[in-house]
Amino acid sequence: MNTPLISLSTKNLTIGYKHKNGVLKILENINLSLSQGQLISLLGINGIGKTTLLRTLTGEFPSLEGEINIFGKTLNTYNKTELAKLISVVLTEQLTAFSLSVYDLIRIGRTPFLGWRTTLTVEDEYWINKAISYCTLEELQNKQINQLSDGQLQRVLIARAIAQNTPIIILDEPASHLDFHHKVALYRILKKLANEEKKTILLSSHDINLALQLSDQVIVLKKSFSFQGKTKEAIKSKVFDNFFSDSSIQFCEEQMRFILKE
Ligand SMILES: Nc1ncnc2c1ncn2[C@@H]1O[C@H](COP(=O)(O)OP(=O)(O)OP(=O)(O)O)[C@@H](O)[C@H]1O
Repeated sequence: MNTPLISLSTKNLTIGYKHKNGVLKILENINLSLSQGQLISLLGINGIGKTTLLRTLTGEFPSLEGEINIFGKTLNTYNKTELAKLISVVLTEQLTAFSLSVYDLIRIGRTPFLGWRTTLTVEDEYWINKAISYCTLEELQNKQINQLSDGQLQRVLIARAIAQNTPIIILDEPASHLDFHHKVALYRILKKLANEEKKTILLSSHDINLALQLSDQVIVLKKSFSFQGKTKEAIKSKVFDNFFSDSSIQFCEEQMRFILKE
């Protein structure tokens, strides 16, 4: 069996913020190794550092210490265009003010490949149409994005990332505005994309029960350590015990989910 290619890894990474009056370390010693073909969910309580980590991995925030490697090369050896061909990013706060059609927003995903060209190639169109069909946006493609619901816009932004056709896709809480049906559908789309198109997909999520059922791996961030592994290994290692400070929310191993104990 071929060993899957490592797309993104970190070594003793420290994330946080540099301000005029000092450095604020959020998490230290993060060691991750993300492979091709995997859907990986990043889990952790509010304020633990998920967004900070994702934005550091994409190069938006500088790391405080340690290394980030993309396909074996240090992150900061890539320029912006090179990085945009390797990582697509779907973040939480987004543009609704623009007057742009759904199709045109998805088309923006092709920008790193267009260079000075204004016309689309067959390959550009293939990926735009694939993204539209993956996210079932056929009926919305001519609508203006400022006329979409939050959930619809979230699907369009995911489609833009799919159209970008990068080997790594990073999404910050992509399911936050979606109803349960669309959350499940989104997870299935991302899993199919990861497994069939051999993408590395890392998404942060508060839908832990769903993430445990549908991800190939999970990363669990806690104050003192971070865990990465298959969902069953995470459960076995008791990483979800005392996960929430409220002791009435307990993890049930048999059911692979959190339950309320009154
Ligand atoms: N610009 C900033 N400067 C200093 N501290 C910040 C900054 N942005 C976020 N933080 C702090 O960093 C910590 C981690 O925040 P982050 O947004 O990464 O957490 P999160 O796990 O994504 O949270 P949530 O689940 O609530 O979205 C929090 O304590 C937050 O207050």
